[in-house]
Amino acid sequence: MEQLHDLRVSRIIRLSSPREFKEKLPVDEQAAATIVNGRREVENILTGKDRRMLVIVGPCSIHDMDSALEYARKLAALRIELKDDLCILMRVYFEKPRTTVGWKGFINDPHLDDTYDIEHGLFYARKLLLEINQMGLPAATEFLDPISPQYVADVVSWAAIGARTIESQTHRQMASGLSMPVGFKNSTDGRINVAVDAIRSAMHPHSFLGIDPDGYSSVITTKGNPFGHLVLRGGDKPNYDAKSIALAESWITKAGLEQSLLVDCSHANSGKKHEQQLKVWEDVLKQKTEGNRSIIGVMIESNICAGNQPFPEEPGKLRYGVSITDECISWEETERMLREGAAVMRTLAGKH
Ligand SMILES: O=C[C@H](O)[C@H](O)COP(=O)(O)O
Ligand SMILES: C=C(OP(=O)(O)O)C(=O)O
Repeated sequence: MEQLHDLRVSRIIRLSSPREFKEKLPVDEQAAATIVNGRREVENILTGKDRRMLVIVGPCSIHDMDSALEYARKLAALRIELKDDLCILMRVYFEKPRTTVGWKGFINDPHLDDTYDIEHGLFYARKLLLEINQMGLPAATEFLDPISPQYVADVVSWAAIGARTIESQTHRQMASGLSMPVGFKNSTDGRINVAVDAIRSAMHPHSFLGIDPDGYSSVITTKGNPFGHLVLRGGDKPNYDAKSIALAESWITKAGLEQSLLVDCSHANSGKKHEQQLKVWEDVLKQKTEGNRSIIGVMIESNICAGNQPFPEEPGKLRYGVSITDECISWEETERMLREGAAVMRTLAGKH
């Protein structure tokens, strides 16, 4: 008989199980306290118990452990300095959804050379997340592959479902079982209703196919995630201005959800130009000053150095601290922007 299966599969490599990874890289008490506290802070901001602004800030993608750790050390200090007015989490993104094809992130191809050493990628992703949490800095990430949360979700305090996967049932089901609050991006063409549908779907329990801690395929039954919220990232046009925010609020009201949303200063809100993130940030601060209550936080793409660089032909030729995916603002600009935001939030807190 002719071969009927795996006609287009060239290789299958078995990975260590999530349990094996967790045994090699366990969560210590210090990291656990950061994770629990980070999740609680975000939950309290989402429900209005904490009036500080949530700031998810960091590189578009992680590709180099040293520069990620240097960035995290700087951000951990800034988190403490601005803690009365801002709740800062680091963007630690290991999975990149692509419009067509391209590097899919550190977990998928950690050596940046098409060798797809996913065992290495998962191990060092988990190790970096642990080290960042040990600094007292909670981490935020996007979950793209439905299996990766089993390996790293325990060390993440905020998660995103991206614009390209927002309509996927697989991702909505996954979000319904995640232990942290989940931000749902509007679609790449700007539709908000699909993100609101995703929030509503993820609030419910689901049963679906997944893997258990030993890597066996299993039926996963979830409880539903009550902390889903909208992230406005722009679409065919930006959607951070007051008129767009009012439109998003009306979708949220129609769905009977909490009026809490995040503005992504990057992606289609910045036209992927790093200098434009400041314009979005200033607009958000203006809206807050004018009394807006629904914007509870922002996302900013930032790295040690500004801009980006082409994906390297030779990984050894990379410029240190520069993004290999979307453009980022520099560390100096990040400090300036966040200090300015903290001052605005402090003034507002004084008025209430
Ligand atoms: O955040 C990164 C990118 O915007 C996203 O992964 C899509 O990138 P691409 O359009 O270059 O594939
Ligand atoms: C890919 C990302 O965003 P979006 O899904 O909004 O394009 C991202 O935040 O890295």
